[in-house]
Parts: sequence; structure tokens; C-alpha cells
Amino acid sequence: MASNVVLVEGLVKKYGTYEALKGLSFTSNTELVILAGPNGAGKTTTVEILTTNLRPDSGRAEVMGYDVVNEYKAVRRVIAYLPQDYFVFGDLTPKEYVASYLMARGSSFWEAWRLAGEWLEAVGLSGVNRPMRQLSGGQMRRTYLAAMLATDAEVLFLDEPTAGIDVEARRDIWRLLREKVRSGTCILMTTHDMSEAETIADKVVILNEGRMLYEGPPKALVEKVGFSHKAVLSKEARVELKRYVDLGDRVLAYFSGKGEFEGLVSLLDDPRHLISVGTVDLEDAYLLLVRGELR
Ligand SMILES: Nc1ncnc2c1ncn2[C@@H]1O[C@H](COP(=O)(O)OP(=O)(O)OP(=O)(O)O)[C@@H](O)[C@H]1O
Repeated sequence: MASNVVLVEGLVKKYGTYEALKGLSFTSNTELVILAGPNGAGKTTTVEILTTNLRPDSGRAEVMGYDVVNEYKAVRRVIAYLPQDYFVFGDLTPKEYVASYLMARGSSFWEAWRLAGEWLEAVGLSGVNRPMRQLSGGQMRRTYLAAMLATDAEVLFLDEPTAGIDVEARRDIWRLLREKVRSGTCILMTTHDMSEAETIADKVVILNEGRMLYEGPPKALVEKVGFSHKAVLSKEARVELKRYVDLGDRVLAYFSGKGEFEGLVSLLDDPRHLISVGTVDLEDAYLLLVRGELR
């Protein structure tokens, strides 16, 4: 019996002489894990290895205890994978596509047809009966996601599943993903949206240049930031700031506590110079981590 649902240990992957993964390690149990990191960090490469589409140069990876190289057929039986770029079956309607996908995985015709209807309704596409080539980008992604959710795969790999999906539908998808995890599915997904990661992830794994920078709950990373509050100020405010990020004619300033922040506000000669306020979140922690400014 596998102790981890996903195990990644010292993975190295080279494209020619370029080393995209430089000894990556992390694990996942039955939970929702988000892989995050800058463009080119190695997220898709990692997912492609775990889904048996790419072979690592060294290191090892297991899914449900099966080695992704030596036992790739067993891995394929327990996973479903939504890649970042997919082939579009343009002539099929969403329901025909989802049902065909499920039948290819072994469902009977009637079971596949029923599940396709249920899950398309869940992602908000029940009334959409046009050929898929006429769907918007977001509707297309929701169709493919419905196909993933409708499977009985024990591990779902989803590469940027909510990219291009509108705010309202994204919330529905968050709920469906959390329900799926609660019912015993492990989900490993990528995103660039840190508010998404903070809201739905049990664990985040943050990569940069093929290495793991952080593995753990989102909240624990936010707690490592030495600041609690932030504010966007107009540069015209001309106040002295301890810590800020330059945004052209604005600055994003960080404060150690509410008192420090309120002290600054009392110094502003024009209240309009204070544009927005908030508490420090995962996006702040992520930026500091990737820049090497967080220990
Ligand atoms: N087939 C390939 N041949 C050569 N280099 C590749 C290939 N695929 C990926 N790379 C390189 O490997 C690195 C990691 O790419 P990968 O797609 O895994 O990053 P990512 O973290 O998924 O990025 P993004 O956020 O942009 O999707 C990048 O520098 C990329 O240019």
C-alpha cells in the first residue's frame, strides 16, 4: 500500500542540454495540491512526467505506488489528465465529447451519457448543444473539465484548469474540485492565480527554475512574511516607506502592523493618495519567495 498518493523524488529532466527540472521532490496525499511558479519553472514538465507522457532523466516518481516509468500502464489506469493544450473535437457537442471520453475509459453507453449530462450541468453547460468548435475558450475548458470530473480516476492532474474561466463559473469549479477531494480523489493542479491557491489548496508546491522553493499549506507561507498589511499609494503621497514595490505612478507598500499603517495614513496630506488597502496574502508571500526575499 502506497504511503503517498503522489511521490516525486529528485526528478531531473533535460531538454537537450537545458535542465528544466533540477532534482525536484514533493509528495501529495489525498488532498488538493497546487503547483505554482513563474513561467518556465517546470510545472508542465512535472505534470507530463507524472502522467507518463515524458520520461525523467533521473530521480523517480510514483502515483498510487506505481512507478511512472516502469509501471506506466498501471499509472494510466488510475489517473485522468487535463493538459494545458488539448486537441479539439470540433464536430462533437459537449455532451457527445464527454460521453465518448467516458466510454473510451470503459463506461457503458448509457452510463457515459448520464454522467456527461450530470457533469455538464455541474459546470454550467447543460443547455449548450453546439459543436465544440463554436464554443468560447472558457466553455471549451469547462467541457474538458466536466470530462475529468465525471471519471472515477483516483488522481486528477489538471494543468491550469481555471485559466480563462469567468469569475462566477470559477467559483462553481472550486466547489466541485473541493467536493471531489472530500470524496477521496487526489487533485494535483497548476495555476498562476494565488487567490485561487489560497482559497482551495490544502498544499502548495512552489517551483522556480526547476527547483522546489516551498511545500506546505498556503497559510504557513503567508505567516513567513514579516508584514501584515499592505496599501497601494499614489507616488504623489511622498511619504517614507520601509518596504514597497514600484508600480510606476503608484507603489505597493507593506506594513508590519495596523498601527504602522495607521501612522502612515495620518501623514498623508491628501486622502486620495491612498488607493486601496488589504492584508498580506499568498500572492505577496509568493512574490517574496520567488525573488529570494523570504526565508
Ligand atoms: N519540448 C521542449 N523542448 C525544449 N525545452 C522545453 C520543452 N518543454 C519545455 N521546455 C523548457 O523547459 C522549461 C520548463 O517548461 P514548463 O512548460 O515545464 O514550465 P511551466 O512552469 O509549466 O511554465 P508555464 O507557467 O509558462 O506554463 C522552460 O524553460 C521551457 O522553455
